[in-house]
Amino acid sequence: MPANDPQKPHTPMMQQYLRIKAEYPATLLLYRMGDFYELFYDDAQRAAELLDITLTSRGQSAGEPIPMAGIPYHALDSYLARLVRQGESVAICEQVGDPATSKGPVERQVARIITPGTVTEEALLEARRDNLLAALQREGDVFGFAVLDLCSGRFNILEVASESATISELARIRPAELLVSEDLALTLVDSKTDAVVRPLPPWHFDRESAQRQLCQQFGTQNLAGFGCEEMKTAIAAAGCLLHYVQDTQRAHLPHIHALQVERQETSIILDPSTRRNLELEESLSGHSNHNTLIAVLDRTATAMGSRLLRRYLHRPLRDQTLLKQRQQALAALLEGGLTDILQKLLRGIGDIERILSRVALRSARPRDLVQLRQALGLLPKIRESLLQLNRDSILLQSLQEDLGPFPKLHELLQRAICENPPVLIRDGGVIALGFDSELDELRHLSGNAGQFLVELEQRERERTKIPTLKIGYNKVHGYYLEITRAQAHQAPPDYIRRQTLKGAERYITPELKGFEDQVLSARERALAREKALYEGLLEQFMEPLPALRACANALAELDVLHNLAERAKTLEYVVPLLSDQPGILIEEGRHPVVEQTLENPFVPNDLTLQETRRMLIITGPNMGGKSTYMRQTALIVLLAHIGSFVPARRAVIGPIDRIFTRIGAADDLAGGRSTFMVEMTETANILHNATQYSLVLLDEVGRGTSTFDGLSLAWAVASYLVNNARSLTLFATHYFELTALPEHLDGVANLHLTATEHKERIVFLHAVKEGPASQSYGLQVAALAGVPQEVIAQARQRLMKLESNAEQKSTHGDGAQLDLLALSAEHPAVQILRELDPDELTPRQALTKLYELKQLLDLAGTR
Ligand SMILES: Nc1ncnc2c1ncn2[C@@H]1O[C@H](COP(=O)(O)OP(=O)(O)OP(=O)(O)O)[C@@H](O)[C@H]1O
Repeated sequence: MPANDPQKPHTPMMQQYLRIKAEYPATLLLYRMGDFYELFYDDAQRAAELLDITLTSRGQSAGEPIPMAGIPYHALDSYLARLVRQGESVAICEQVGDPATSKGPVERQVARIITPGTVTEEALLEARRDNLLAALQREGDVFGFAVLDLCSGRFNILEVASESATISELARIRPAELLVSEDLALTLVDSKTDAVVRPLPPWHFDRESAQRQLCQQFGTQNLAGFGCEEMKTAIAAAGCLLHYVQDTQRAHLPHIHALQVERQETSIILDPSTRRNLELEESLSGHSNHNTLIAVLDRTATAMGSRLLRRYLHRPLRDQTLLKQRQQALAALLEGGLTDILQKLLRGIGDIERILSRVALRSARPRDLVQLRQALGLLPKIRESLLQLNRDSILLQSLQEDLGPFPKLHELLQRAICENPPVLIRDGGVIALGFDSELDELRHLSGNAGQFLVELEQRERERTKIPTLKIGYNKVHGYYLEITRAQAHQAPPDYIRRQTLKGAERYITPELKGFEDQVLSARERALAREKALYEGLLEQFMEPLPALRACANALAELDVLHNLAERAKTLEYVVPLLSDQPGILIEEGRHPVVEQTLENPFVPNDLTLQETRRMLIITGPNMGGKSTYMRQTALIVLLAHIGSFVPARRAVIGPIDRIFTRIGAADDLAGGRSTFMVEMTETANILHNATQYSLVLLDEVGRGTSTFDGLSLAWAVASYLVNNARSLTLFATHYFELTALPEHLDGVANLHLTATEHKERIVFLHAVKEGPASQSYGLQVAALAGVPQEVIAQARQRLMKLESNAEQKSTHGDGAQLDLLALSAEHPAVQILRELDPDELTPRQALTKLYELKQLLDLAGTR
């Protein structure tokens, strides 16, 4: 902050700056100074760091130099993009007064505030990703979300009943900016989101004013029509969010005209680790989208279609009626032969969803309107190609009905906007010739100036007999007649001297002055007229805006359906049968992503999960394909629940409420949790929430701790899932002991991934077979990975020794199936008994010990 020497007051300009800045303490203030936006003091330092621009100083104020950094006004967009991408909010302060008539500094005002969650400018947005602003409020056990996509007007609310559900939703929504009440535990959100978190005073979440403000925005008496009256917490969040947007946009928001209620139970819930593990949009190896489901699936023609597809993937639906409608639409598109025509037409549509929002916010640029014009022109053709398709698809029919067309608006844009307008309306040249006679006249006046000047120059040369006389123009003196000094004495008396240069004199005449006034004012008036016409044009889109938005939504949906149909055909997917009986049956299922990356053919595999076969214990060598098999099951289920076809020969899929995964081990160093802690937290979440409709994928549970602990835990977790949760579970493990589970529990079966040895090298067959694996091939895989031969040889010797020990023990043992002790020391229960001195125990201690021993046995599942 500026040092403030009371002896030396700030300059008037700095007083103005500081007054405005005080209203935006947490926002970078870009202060317009002529052709530059300047930042001062701390803002200057921050911007210099973030943008890598020079930090200098601008004079002094209050006896101290003023640190300053500046950016040229015409490069604003690119600097803004960089600032917003780095999570900054920026207030743009423009000159609103007239410098010519101002006493003291020109009046300035903040014209708009750009924050990461409220950006709508094309240049600042990622085309294929939603940019969302969310607000989160907690009241007791209820967490209320409000989520706004300002670039489309979509405004959703949602309530969930636990912290873990809140974290799941945050991972799904992935807001760019999150508003929370200052008193809401920030620990909950801070580490769980990449969003810029903005704590606000609690009164921003006041329920009553929220209700009032929302009704005012939507023009309704109450919120009953949106079916959300009971969602008090989410409404409080929505009110806060709306207020924030109004404050930052400083414009009407006519495209925000309704609230949509989302209910968690209508979708398949994916917790954050599942979203990560299934590599929907980002691969586990980094932030790229290589080898992700979206990379395989997204061939959409429009960015809005691509965004919708991502929303589908992140929120698979449970409503089978809707899913079947999508399947029907895909079938109709496939039946129609999937001509390229529709794809090409859709490609011409562009991102009209975002364009319409900019129209609503009146910030649409001329080229937005050109794109809109093109899109409107394509609508009749798109409708026509839909009409030729199978009429059985209810969905395609209803989409078709939303596609306008809008002939009047199309015609209006054709008449109003010229063929290739400039980027900005600022310098004119946007409105087409013939649209407005007044504009045409003004343009004619300024446009013909050149000709007039040529003629005047000619005339004056003849009159004065000075052949070198010429007409020129500069900003300060306007138009002038120039004569060399040597001939200046020949200037006629009506020439009025304006400027004396080294070798020449410059004059004006009443005629030239009159012309100048007319031309300059015509130019200014033409520009003003053009701006007014442009605004009037935008205004004409306000009334049909809801219908246009419905049209944009329909086009996005059509794009997604067409894309899914094309993918189904190209990638040979089949329509899954959605059943109301719990269970999953897949014949010749494939992993949609892995099959694309392989050079060799992918080996398809079957799967049956049902009430009598709820858990499959999957064994097999490392690299055998266990994870692939498990993930492909989840991905097939997920694809089926966005309405897509699936990579299989046949699939029957019953109702699914959640997909859980506990795959791979990753330290959560930022969250301060070890690998094992992460693993157990995720496992606990599964055990608490899995139901008979949940699909659970467990990979190597218990690996992060000692063999006994890990094995005991894995056994107990499996028992719990089979007996209590009764969920559909795939359990991959290297604990061979777990293959004994089917003999202890109903509903469990063994599967294994096959491999064979050829010339001492392992060959993976990747085929799934019933029963446990016979061998683990750990050493062969290690050899394959390049572990030195001598280490492998030593390991082989050690293994033989261990195996022969184990064999001896089991022949001497009682024949129990699960020999926990096979590979090393004795059972911990025996160890405890050995160390126990019964004479030392009170009866009470003895009883406690007995319980402890029993528990140990139960945990391991032994008799
Ligand atoms: N069905 C299949 N057809 C062809 N190749 C496959 C198949 N399944 C897996 N693979 C190949 O095998 C590789 C290893 O698969 P995966 O990671 O599933 O093995 P894994 O058994 O889970 O290994 P680990 O136990 O080490 O985690 C995959 O990257 C893929 O290249």
